Amino acid sequence: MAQFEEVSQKSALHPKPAGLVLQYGTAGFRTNAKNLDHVMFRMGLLATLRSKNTKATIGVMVTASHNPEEDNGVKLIDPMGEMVAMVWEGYATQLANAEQDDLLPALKDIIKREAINMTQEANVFVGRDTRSSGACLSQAVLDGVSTLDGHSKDYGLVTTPQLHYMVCCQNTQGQYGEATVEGYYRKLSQAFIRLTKNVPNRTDDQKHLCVDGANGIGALKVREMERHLERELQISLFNDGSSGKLNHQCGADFVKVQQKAPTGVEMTVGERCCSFDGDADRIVYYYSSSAGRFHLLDGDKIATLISTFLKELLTQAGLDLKMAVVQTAYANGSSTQYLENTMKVIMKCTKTGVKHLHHAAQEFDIGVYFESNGHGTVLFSKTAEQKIKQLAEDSTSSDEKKRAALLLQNTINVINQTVGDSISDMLLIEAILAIKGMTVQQWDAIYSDLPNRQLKVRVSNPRVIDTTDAERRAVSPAGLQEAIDSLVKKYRQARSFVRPSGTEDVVRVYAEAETQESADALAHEVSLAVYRLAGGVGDEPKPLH
Ligand SMILES: CC(=O)N[C@H]1[C@@H](OP(=O)(O)O)O[C@H](CO)[C@@H](O)[C@@H]1O
Ligand SMILES: [Mg+2]
Repeated sequence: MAQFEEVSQKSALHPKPAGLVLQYGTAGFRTNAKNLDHVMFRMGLLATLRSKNTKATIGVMVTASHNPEEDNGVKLIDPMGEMVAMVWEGYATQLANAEQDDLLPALKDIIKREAINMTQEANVFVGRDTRSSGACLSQAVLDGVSTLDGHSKDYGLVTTPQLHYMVCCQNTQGQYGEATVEGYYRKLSQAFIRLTKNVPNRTDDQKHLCVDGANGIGALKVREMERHLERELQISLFNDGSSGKLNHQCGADFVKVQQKAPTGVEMTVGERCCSFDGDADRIVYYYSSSAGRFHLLDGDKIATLISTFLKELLTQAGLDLKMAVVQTAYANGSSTQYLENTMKVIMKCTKTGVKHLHHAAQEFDIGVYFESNGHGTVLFSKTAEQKIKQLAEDSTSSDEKKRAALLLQNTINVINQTVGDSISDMLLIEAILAIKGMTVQQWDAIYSDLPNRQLKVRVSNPRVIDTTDAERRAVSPAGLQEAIDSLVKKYRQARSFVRPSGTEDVVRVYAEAETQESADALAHEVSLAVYRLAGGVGDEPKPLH
């Protein structure tokens, strides 16, 4: 077929460095931008196949999120705006790693396995973050799409969640919203204004927020959105990309991992601040106290704020909807304890990686999911949305019920349900704080985090560690879990687990305990156990103090 001849010819223009092997990991492909041209071309081919296969528009986002500027990467987006199905992650890896001469057979293999009708029309949406390599790399994606006669729309510079949103809007014939960046701003900001404008006595302080844009796409987009917010939210934007380097000493990942304020943000004592990551799908909040102490409000605190707010509204509305909070093993033990025991919320724990949380959240009427690092959103089932709508429109319901239903409706509209979204999460959090008349300090005081520590251990093959129970227990290598169990017993309120990272060639160690000293000591001791039992390389892990 002519299409296949095209593939042979065009792929020669996007040659694969021989021997290079990459894996479609937790967050798609990610590596130094120099090694990605062939991957992008091939993901253009694959997205086209996926589009033919689903008879829907597919998204391709060129980004490496919180990684350094020199890196880049690519993620595929499925029809409803969710991460691409697992089997297709496997196809992506196959296609990316096929040597030049094996590309066509690899492509034909996928076509055969999925019984793809090659005459079916295909549509692909492409977007990219602000990395300098992005323009060229997204052009390679577009080349791939046109090689298989797919149609494409290049959204240019957008945040990752904006592209997810566009894909979902397109495939729901506009039911979810209009598939344009302006449409996105309008939907979210109108909902935000409806939520906040009737809140009495909101002071300028309450309307003001410092945003660290990580010198990335989120900064550009928040600035574009600002004029839609009618000064209901007044943003001081830092790290807007005009001088600083992307993600360098700033952004949500830096703040969460380092547990300190980013550079480039002028914070005054007690002021509410937040950081986005490099592709604006994560957010964390923070402030500094008068004693100079840094206070982080991470994904767990965000999930707590949102789920508490929703639960109150459901009670006021008298709606019997099943709500759950989905976390991973990295969630601070205090958050799980508080939500489960004090708030009586249904709690779920899944493996690391948003696709796992997203799927678990879909099983409830309302599923709030957040990774500790600040990636998360809220999902509402069709039933939940319908019941809320009915109540809001019911002329016989009480004022209190109606008010709650209207708040719930606008809450649904401010949320980007396709994926975690810094901008949408920020608007939701700001609206909740406004409605509840809550300061960031009061939010922080809902529960106190248990001191914790995360470490990395290098071993020759991290995959020798196999886990179960949502990664909370190790089943191999032999003796490791027993070693962890006996170390944990030495400390109060302690918990620890280990797992191979899905994005780095390391084993991650997590420990929490009553004091920071205990958490640090436990993390170190567990690291030593991993080093000794799982084939550590290099020097033995050293104590932290
Ligand atoms: C402990 C941690 O923060 N892990 C991160 C990290 O995964 P690892 O598999 O732990 O490398 O990157 C993922 C993708 O961005 C993110 O979903 C996840 O939360
Ligand atoms: Mg990200």
